[in-house]
Amino acid sequence: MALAKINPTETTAWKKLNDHYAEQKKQSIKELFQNDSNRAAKFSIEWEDFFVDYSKNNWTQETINLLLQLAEEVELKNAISSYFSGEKINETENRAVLHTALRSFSNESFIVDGTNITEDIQHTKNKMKVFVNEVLSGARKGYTNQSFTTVVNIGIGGSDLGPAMIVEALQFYKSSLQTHFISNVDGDHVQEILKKINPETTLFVVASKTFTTQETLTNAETVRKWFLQHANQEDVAKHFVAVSTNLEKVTEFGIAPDNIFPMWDWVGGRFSLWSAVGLSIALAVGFDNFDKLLLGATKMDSHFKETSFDKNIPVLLALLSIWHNNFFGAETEALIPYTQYLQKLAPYLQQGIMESNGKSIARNGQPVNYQTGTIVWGEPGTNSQHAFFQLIHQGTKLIPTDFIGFIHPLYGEQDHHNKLMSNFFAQTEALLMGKTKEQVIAEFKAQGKTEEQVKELIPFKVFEGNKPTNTLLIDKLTPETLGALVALYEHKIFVQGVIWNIYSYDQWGVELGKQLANSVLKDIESEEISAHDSSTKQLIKRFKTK
Ligand SMILES: O=P(O)(O)OC[C@H]1O[C@H](O)[C@H](O)[C@@H](O)[C@@H]1O
Repeated sequence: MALAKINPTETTAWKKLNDHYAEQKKQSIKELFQNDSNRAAKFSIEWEDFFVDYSKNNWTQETINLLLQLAEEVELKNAISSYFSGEKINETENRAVLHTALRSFSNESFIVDGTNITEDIQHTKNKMKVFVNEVLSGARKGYTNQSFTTVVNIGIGGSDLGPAMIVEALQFYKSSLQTHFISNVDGDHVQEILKKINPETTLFVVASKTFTTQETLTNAETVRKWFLQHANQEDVAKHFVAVSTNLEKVTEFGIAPDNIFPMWDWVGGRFSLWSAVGLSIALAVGFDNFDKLLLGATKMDSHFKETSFDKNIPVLLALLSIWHNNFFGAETEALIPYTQYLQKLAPYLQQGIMESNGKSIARNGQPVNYQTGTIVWGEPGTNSQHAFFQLIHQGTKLIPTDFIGFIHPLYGEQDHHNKLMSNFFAQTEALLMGKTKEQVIAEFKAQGKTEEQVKELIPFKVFEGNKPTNTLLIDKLTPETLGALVALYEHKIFVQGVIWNIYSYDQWGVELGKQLANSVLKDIESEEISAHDSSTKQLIKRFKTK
């Protein structure tokens, strides 16, 4: 069944939510806590190694009920079945969206266009496993008969961000291989990486779903040329492997058919780390850990599919985000992991969230008359506290923030961890409670400030508080919990796309950029400059002549 085409603002729930918002905004989150001593327990969910506390937000059970009614009116339940059963919910590209099948450990078969993809998935996973084990055990060798020490992933967007984020996050579980990522078509960066590696012991994974992406092909070509300065043509087969749907183009590039790891149209680039695009991950942390990552994700899939919406983590977080975005008018959301390992989580989710839901055309082809896709950004705490937290605390913008932290550190550095996590808890409390005028005065008095000084400084020192946060407190950063965390955000994206009545799985906006860059490249490389606006023409001219 195709996704319903329902304008969310025309539902009964939306209208009620508008009225409810007018009342709800008069209350502060602090007051909600004062009125209900049980609020924290009521508004939190324990699931596996996750504890998700969403109580520090300006919503009540009534809000949640109305949002659940909204989910019902836009037929979220049917949409979830369509998503998991492989219906072509990516309608503008006529494709299924089945990254969840990649991590399914059940015996269920998935059929896409008459093909049993379960067998394809298993076959590719086995191929990855054999390959990874051969590389890690040293059985597979380079052209000078040495074992591999280094992997370089060459890809961009979904063929880079997922693997780069996970490899960084799971460093603690690292195999013996060093990993580098080349994504930007910035030749200087390519050279910086080449300086660090030895062609005799480096394996190159060229990852590109389409194998037509300019950046990846240019980078792969440059790296191959560099490699051939050291080795012979027949050595390429030992050092270059590819992950792609486009077997023809990969073969044209010169990669041996045996070295191709397939992927499929029904996996979106930004959801592809679970496919063979995860080959660099499996090489970096070992195949078993890659499998555990998939296991964590599939557990979250089951939670999402099977749990009633009022206790369903991705559904509730998506509804809350709609509440903030469409009623409170929040434009951005921050993601603050309290671990340096997750420093690439925000850039990774920026693609997932903003490429998916950055759409302004509804599923009926008409422009939407409401806000869609949130802007997401973030950096690990505590660093971010010393950078942009001032604006979250005292700026004019409302920025709902997800705090992600872990109970146990990986190396047992308890002293550090206590300090790290005391900041984690203190920030959400401060954002909620703020600091009242009375507290400020008492503080000043204790410091022996004069009445005059106190008066002048009060407005600057008062914190309004009332800033919404979620806390995701997870037992420990492991491949499994990380897989579940990523899947949680993937499903949040899905739910929001369903409610906003947009297609979340295409990315025509990015395609346009690719075409335009090609036309400018022609102008740069030829004598003539074709028609452009006068500013662009002036800039290209300066670039060519200076
Ligand atoms: O994997 P590729 O085909 O090279 O595509 C890489 C990236 O290209 C574009 O930026 C798309 O918008 C992304 O979704 C995709 O991940």
